[in-house]
Amino acid sequence: MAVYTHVPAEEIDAFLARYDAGRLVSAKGIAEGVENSNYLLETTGADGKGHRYILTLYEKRVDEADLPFFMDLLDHLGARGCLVPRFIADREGKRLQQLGGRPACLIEFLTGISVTEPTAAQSQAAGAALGQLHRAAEGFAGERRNALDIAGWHDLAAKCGDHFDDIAPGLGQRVADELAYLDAHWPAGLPRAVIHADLFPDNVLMLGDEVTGLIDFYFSCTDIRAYDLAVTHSAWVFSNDGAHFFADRSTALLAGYQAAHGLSDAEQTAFPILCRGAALRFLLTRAYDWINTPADALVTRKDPLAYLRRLDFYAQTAPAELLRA
Ligand SMILES: Nc1ncnc2c1ncn2[C@@H]1O[C@H](COP(=O)(O)OP(=O)(O)O)[C@@H](O)[C@H]1O
Ligand SMILES: N[C@@H](CCOP(=O)(O)O)C(=O)O
Repeated sequence: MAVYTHVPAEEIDAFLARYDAGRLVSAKGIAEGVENSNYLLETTGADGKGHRYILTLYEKRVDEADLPFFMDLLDHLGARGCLVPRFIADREGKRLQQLGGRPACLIEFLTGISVTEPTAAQSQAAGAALGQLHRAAEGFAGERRNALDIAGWHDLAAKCGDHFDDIAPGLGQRVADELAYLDAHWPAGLPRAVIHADLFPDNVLMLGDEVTGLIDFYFSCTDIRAYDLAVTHSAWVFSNDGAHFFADRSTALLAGYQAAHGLSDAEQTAFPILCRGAALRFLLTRAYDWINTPADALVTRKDPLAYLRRLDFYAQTAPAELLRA
């Protein structure tokens, strides 16, 4: 469960009094997620008919100064038909608050569930939703540097240092070798855009095979657009432990993206390297969190080795097989 900051119900009720949102009926810490503290709020609603909201307290990697970027991006995407949650303003028009000593926002609740074992049809829908997001993001004026780019991966690796080998013998050397490979081969000149950068199944809400919401834009940034597809691929087309690659999901995800947006020849050529980068990025953040998660945090740490297995797959698989239609 990701709740790093515990806020008493009375404080949440007092916080809600700033909004036209009704009185607090219940507040439950949300089990999913690892980055921020999230509560599902049930309120009486402004009209007395009952309403749900998400309350997010920003922790760890989210810089308060970036919140206006995320708010503007979701306004832009929502206005262009993307199913994304809006930040809710209080009666004075303020969307960013403080609660429990953390920056905090009240956010629109979207219906749907996150699938844990996606089918090919759901993977296709996710690929299409990513393509639609990329189309809708065109024209967005905001920019945000990706703190988790190659330079950021080097920083994380340095911070993990000798602890890598506590996770798995030889992991430190494997990471160093991969960083050297990516330094030498990372593509230049591909189209850059605002990307989601974390479109895992737990950040896509679905009803059956239909996408009902895209959430958790707190890693969104300006980077190579096709890298976003590589991140999404790494998250959707393997078993959770990374031991099994599902070719049917991969084909479907890529087809969904191709239909909704499309990849140029240069992006297709670079795709295997982008996938290696994506796998290393999540290996590194998971390794860092594995080493540094506070003992009292209500959070389930994610396994870094599940991303080492994906990295091995991408490094060993022929590009034609990866991109097979
Ligand atoms: N707008 C929303 N509507 C419905 N559920 C949400 C919404 N935002 C977050 N959630 C729920 O909270 C969980 C954690 O949110 P997320 O933003 O992924 O957290 P974190 O940033 O900590 O990873 C999600 O998996 C989802 O179940
Ligand atoms: N998707 C990342 C962790 C970030 O957590 P999320 O709940 O915001 O997706 C991973 O799986 O390592």
